[in-house]
Amino acid sequence: MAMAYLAWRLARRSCPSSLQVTSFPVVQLHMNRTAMRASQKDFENSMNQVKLLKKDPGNEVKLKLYALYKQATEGPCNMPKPGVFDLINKAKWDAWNALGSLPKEAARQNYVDLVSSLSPSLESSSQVEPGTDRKSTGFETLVVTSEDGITKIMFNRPKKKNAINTEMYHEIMRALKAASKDDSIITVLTGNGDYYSSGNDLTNFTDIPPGGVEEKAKNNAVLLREFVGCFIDFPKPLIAVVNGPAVGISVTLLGLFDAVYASDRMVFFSLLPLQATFHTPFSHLGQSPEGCSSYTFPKIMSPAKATEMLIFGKKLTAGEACAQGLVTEVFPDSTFQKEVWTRLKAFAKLPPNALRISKEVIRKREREKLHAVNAEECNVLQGRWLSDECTNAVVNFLSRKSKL
Ligand SMILES: CCCCCC/C=C/C(=O)SCCNC(=O)CCNC(=O)[C@H](O)C(C)(C)COP(=O)(O)OP(=O)(O)OC[C@H]1O[C@@H](n2cnc3c(N)ncnc32)[C@H](O)[C@@H]1OP(=O)(O)O
Repeated sequence: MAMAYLAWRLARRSCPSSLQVTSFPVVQLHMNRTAMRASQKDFENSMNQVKLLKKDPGNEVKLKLYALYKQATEGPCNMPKPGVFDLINKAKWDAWNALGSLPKEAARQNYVDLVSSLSPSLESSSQVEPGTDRKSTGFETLVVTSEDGITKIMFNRPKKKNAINTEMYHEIMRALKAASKDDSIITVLTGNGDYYSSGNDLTNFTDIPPGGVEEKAKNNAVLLREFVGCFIDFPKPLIAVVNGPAVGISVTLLGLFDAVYASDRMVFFSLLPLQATFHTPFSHLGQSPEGCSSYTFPKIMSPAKATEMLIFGKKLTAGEACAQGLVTEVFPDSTFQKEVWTRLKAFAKLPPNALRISKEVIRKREREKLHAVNAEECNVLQGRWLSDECTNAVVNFLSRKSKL
């Protein structure tokens, strides 16, 4: 256990001390279970659930998860033992090796049992601030609440990494239009689960209307233009609370927000941290920039840095995105929700007319330009969506041949 703790400290040595875990919940493994029925699908579901863990389960549990995963997928440990100074790999090797000749099926079942015993902390909506808020119904893909002068629009497809499908585009527009007219002072967008959003849902390209792919591309371009237009014209302060990795259109739109607060959240899976990132892999997908980013990003960053992101698909961490001006401020994940919502509540107490008027003064001289950029980007994209490069990229993702 001491070794695991050391490994943990080392793995996190570049993190602020406020991120470090202080409690290690004890979890009972059901090693003696006789009915071993976990299917491959159960196992995969459990692996996905692990990624949604809100609370860090502690080193001991993570090492068990790692060991069971390896045993279930590769069988008994036959790797050479890492050197004594290779603390992390040695802790992992020890945990795996300790399972001896446990059969793969039993390891799979124990993995599933262990994950299900962690279920209280799997409630990813625990990110939602407590309180008696007003909840809008009638949304399938969002949770929209209004409290303390803040309307919060939360992407709510955590199992799909909050990918934005056609329904969600429409619902976000509807929620923004309602928020622009309700009695709230500011509006916040955030994500439920481990991702802020993985961007456009790539299955949006699959349901082809009678007019064929040309009609589909045209419909998507019309939808995208209207969608981005809602952000350009949104009259109240609009703030993004970026709870995890963001991809594609969920990143580009940030250039149209008034403030962007990001968590330095690490998503842990088998002890490997996946850091919150900002990624616009348009060239990889055979596509081109949208969300007015071809105009806002070079202004926010510099033309060269914008090129790295938008053309070459360079992924930025929250800290890097902050240094480039895309993110306003980064918070340690352990205090992110508390600090950000305290700040937002204070913003929402400012005189509402002053907020709106100041936003309008800033946006006014850019609005026409932004709409023109939006129209041009959508036109270009309409052509890209019909290209082989784009088709191949989408087919590869959907047939599980590639991920970002
Ligand atoms: C009206 C049209 C307007 C178009 C506007 C133009 C917009 C452009 C963009 O936004 S470009 C960016 C598009 N996004 C991507 O290319 C991301 C694709 N996703 C991934 O690469 C990975 O899923 C990941 C890196 C985000 C996460 O990987 P991992 O942690 O391994 O999780 P899974 O891949 O297992 O994902 C879980 C589950 O979610 C589904 N999913 C995730 N992202 C998307 C997506 N963007 N589109 C469709 N589906 C997505 C994934 O398939 C899994 O589903 P499953 O459990 O297998 O059913």
